[in-house]
Amino acid sequence: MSAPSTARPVRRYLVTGAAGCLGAWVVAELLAAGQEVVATDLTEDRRRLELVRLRPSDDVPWARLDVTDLDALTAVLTENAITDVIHLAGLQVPFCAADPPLGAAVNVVGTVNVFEAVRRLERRTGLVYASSAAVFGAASVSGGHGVRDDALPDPGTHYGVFKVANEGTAQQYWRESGVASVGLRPFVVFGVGRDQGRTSSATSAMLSAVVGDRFELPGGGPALLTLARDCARWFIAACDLSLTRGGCDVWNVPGQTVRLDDLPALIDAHVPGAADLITVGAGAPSAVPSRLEDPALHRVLGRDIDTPLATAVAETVAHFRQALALGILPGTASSPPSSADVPSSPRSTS
Ligand SMILES: O=C(O)[C@H]1O[C@H](OP(=O)(O)OP(=O)(O)OC[C@H]2O[C@@H](n3ccc(=O)[nH]c3=O)[C@H](O)[C@@H]2O)[C@H](O)[C@@H](O)[C@H]1O
Repeated sequence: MSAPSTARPVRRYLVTGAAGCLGAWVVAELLAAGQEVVATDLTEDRRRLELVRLRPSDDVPWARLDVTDLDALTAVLTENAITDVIHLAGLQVPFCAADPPLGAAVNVVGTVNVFEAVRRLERRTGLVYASSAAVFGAASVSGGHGVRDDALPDPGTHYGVFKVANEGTAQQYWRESGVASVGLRPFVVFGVGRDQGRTSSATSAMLSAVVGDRFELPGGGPALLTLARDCARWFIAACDLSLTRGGCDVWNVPGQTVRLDDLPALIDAHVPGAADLITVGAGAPSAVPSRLEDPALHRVLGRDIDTPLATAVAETVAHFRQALALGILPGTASSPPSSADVPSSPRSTS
């Protein structure tokens, strides 16, 4: 008698923001698990997905989608018989600071639209969306304690305020319409696919070491780092939970607290000489908390998803080397991050 199959039933996921870092990893992980995916984004740029998968990805079903367009969103869900939605499209902190009304249109209205489109499906649909650690300001943590899932929000940016609004939207759709969801708050995500910039300086340091460039980490203080692939796995697992648990939980994404000035030595273990290339500046500590207290995701799902930091560094460096060999490595970090490194707004070409 053959053993009972333990394979997951195949579902069809809609991923918004699939051209972004987390979106690319979520799509890659779902495909690797044999799931069906409709990747959507404002752009049709698959370079990040190709980098993450280390292979051409022209065959991945892709729809250009503007999340501010409710009718388009509703149509793509219905026409593709979507069973689960992983919502990651969003404008990042600098764009929300530069143009708060546009940031609200994408990050607030876009998320309301996702909930409304799911409500209109009138069937149980897995739903997870990206909130952010930006709902907490540095003041959220005092006395050396970590931040709890139920800590009060205290954002210090428009972006953080919009994310608080997303969490409220989820609560209202659950109470009023029974749309279940999970919201996840990533802290500092690093790894392949993360663009340059202050919050991904750990990634820039690894990339620089691989190509032999100098790099200055902006500061050496503590940060809660999560490997982008692990973060994607938490999102996929949370999507399952939204179906089985109901409700509108919002949880912090686990990671490992590390002092950034320990990074050069960690990278040097895999790229000899890296400790001489990577220096640490005297920048101010990160504005988001660097430690969690008793994260619900660990209680509910265990710790299997967490990749130990040394392993994560080794894997990231190896991945960059492979991408370099394949000629698909993005621009390198030969100069320190500056405002010029912030990519142009995803909406500037729309
Ligand atoms: O770590 C986090 O906390 C973040 O995780 C996720 O970010 P990342 O995957 O890191 O972001 P990034 O690489 O910038 O990709 C965004 C994508 O959206 C697309 N995008 C943008 C605007 C728009 O109107 N439509 C759209 O599709 C755009 O074209 C791009 O492809 C969440 O998005 C973020 O809200 C936050 O929670």
